[in-house]
Amino acid sequence: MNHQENGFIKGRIKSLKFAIKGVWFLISTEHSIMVQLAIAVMVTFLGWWFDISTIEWIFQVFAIGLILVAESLNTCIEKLCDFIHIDYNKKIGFIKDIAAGAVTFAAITAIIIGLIIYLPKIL
Ligand SMILES: Nc1ncnc2c1ncn2[C@@H]1O[C@H](COP(=O)(O)OP(=O)(O)OP(=O)(O)O)[C@@H](O)[C@H]1O
Repeated sequence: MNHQENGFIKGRIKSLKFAIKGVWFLISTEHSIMVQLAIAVMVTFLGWWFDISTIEWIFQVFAIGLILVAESLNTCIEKLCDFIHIDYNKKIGFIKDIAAGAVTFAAITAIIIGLIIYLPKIL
């Protein structure tokens, strides 16, 4: 392995460590992420209980991932807004509302997926 390749791998490992630090920060301090993770555990239990198919598992895992990604990015935007402008500001409020709107889109998608999977099994 040459010097350049060695530097590339070290750089990737360092980035991965920062990313894991970010995940730990989110799950240990952010209540919205904790709630979403608790819901993820519950629907995973539901999936096992109702013995859902492989394709249903794929959609369920995708929906959980979508929510967690949207919620994490929303948190990131909120932190950035608070860092830039902690006092009340109409534009900051608007930016935060849009970020929350993105989470709502993800949540609606996840709810529809959940209804498609579980409604026929319950009714
Ligand atoms: N600096 C601000 N200026 C104007 N409006 C704000 C400001 N901060 C928050 N808001 C308004 O309050 C809403 C909630 O913002 P906040 O940052 O408290 O998010 P949150 O969803 O309650 O976050 P969390 O519960 O994850 O801490 C925003 O969507 C926005 O409408």
